[in-house]
Amino acid sequence: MVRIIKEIKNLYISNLRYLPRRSYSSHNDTKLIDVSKIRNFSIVAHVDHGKSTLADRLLEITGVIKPGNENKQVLDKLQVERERGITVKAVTASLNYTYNNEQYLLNLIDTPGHVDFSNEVVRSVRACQGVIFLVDANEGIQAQTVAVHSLAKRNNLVIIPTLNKVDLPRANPENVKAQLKSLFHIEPDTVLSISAKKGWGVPELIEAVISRIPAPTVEVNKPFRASIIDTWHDKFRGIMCLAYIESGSVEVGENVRWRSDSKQHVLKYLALLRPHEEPIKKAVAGQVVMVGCGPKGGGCVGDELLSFESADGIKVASAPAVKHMVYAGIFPSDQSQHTQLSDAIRKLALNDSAVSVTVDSSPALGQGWRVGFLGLLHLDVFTQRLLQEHKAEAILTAPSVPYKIKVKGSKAIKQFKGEEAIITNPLQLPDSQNIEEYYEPFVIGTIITPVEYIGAVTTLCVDRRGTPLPSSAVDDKMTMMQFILPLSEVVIDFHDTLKSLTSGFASFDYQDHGFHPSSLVRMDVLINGLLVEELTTIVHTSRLEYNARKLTTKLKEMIPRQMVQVAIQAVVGGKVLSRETIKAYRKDVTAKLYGGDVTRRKKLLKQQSEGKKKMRSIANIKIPRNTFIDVLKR
Ligand SMILES: Nc1nc2c(ncn2[C@@H]2O[C@H](COP(=O)(O)OP(=O)(O)OP(=O)(O)O)[C@@H](O)[C@H]2O)c(=O)[nH]1
Repeated sequence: MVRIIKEIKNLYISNLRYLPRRSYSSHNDTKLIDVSKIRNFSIVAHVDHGKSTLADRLLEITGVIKPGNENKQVLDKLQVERERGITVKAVTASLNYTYNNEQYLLNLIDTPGHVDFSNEVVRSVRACQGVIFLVDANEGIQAQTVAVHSLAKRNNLVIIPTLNKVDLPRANPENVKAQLKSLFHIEPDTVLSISAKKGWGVPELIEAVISRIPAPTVEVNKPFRASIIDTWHDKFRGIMCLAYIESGSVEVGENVRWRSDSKQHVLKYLALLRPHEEPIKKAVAGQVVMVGCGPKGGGCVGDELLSFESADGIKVASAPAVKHMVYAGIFPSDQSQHTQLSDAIRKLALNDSAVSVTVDSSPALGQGWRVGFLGLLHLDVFTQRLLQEHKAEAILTAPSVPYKIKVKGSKAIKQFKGEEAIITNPLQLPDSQNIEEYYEPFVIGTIITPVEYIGAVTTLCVDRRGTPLPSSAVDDKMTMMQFILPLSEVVIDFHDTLKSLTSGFASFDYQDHGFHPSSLVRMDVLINGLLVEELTTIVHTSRLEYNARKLTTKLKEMIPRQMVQVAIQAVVGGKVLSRETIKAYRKDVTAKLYGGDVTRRKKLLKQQSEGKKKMRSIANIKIPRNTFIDVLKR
């Protein structure tokens, strides 16, 4: 009896979780939602040009938050975003605004500015009809300004050019308007001027959003269809999705199905994000809403949610393809943490659809994963989020870019089905005699720099195997330079070097330029004659001698002296390119104790033996595990 009562209680408690947390909003009454009064828009800009600050002002004006200092960057919710002061995730806020006595529903999508999160921007604009194109009136056009402008153009979005930070004494709106005219042919009289910090010009900007951006063109009377633009994991409610309703309408409790599988689900959660959740009963085409079908309901970015009865035949609007720029191995710090880390990666990958995850293993680090990222900041943020949001500590191996090969007689090599293969792990590279052609990923790098640094920037890019493209003047002080560069030369430290060469004045952004034929080889590292798999790299032939010397010298510094002599060799195709030797040495951790306390002596020996467990052993040579991670960094 007691057990039955307990079970009923548990059932009641678990059902409580699924009840909406707040009362339904007035938007339940769909007569209030007139598609012609919906505006879906995004704010796009270069890093730090003020997107999140402007979003705060919009939230204040529409009454979502009260004015005040504590409301800084309300849409930057993640701990990593607040700590680093950057936006990582695109966030949505549905705002009510009354204009000319008519009520409008403004769906604002705050997007990240950094190139590593451009995938978020690409996804967000799919639900938008227009963008606020924000440019800092003090800094002027920067490299990413060029990238987001071309993204908006490519997606046929209405662009509202807006100068921000006009309150700054050094702001020069007239000059930046001239830059906009010269690079993008934007007429100066269409450009708005605001101060997101002070709130100046923001009401006029909202009016421009209403008057210049069209309402979504959707079919209200067709069957329900919504495309998923973001997903995240909720502990109690399962996968939650951000959906843009492209046709029809949907109600809580209705039967729905995913385009990708035909199983029937019940729509359990439907809410407006303001940005807090506001449960609604019904949503119609044109709206951007949160949907969820419960813990087993599924959902992923790029899929579509359909009315269960709807006839098939509508093509899935596929999610834009993600091209991973760097790959790294992720391993648990201890194999007993494998399940916990696996769970954390799965949940985080759901919220960060830009990563790709495949299973990997290493003799030194055990079972793990090979993860593809959009860049190094993306990789850094991903591991920080693993720790902060999922309490999962991970070891990360040195990042590398993906290469492509064309194999000779593809049947001879089992793992490659076709003639061409993408190599994300240098160890997968087959023997050179089986390879007909190597390809390396290239990018078009855009650099906006003051004219006095043109020489330094050119030297840097040519040194990194770059080919210059024609440059164009932004104004009489700034120029836009473009280079075709190998991604491997850009991905690690290019941005930092550029910043230090130009006293921080140049900005850099890159776009994929596909794979180019290249002269590459596999370089191995041998320790006392044995291969160390983790240290295998793919190197351009022009960099061979330099990389070999650098790698062996660094390893000599990082590997502690041992009881036996250690020979470190960098080898290509059996030929030794560089060699270093570490002389034999016996480390007596108790040497300084001169007899003394026996427990202290035991403690030191115990610490030493624990340290040894964290070592990878190759031919009796103990190598600290972080060596595999740090040595390949520049
Ligand atoms: N003086 C002044 N400062 C501003 C204004 N708008 C933003 N800022 C400041 O500029 C800095 C960057 O603003 P954010 O809103 O974080 O910029 P963001 O574009 O969202 O940055 P990311 O998310 O990293 O791309 C912050 O220190 C803001 O306080 C403005 O109108 N005037």
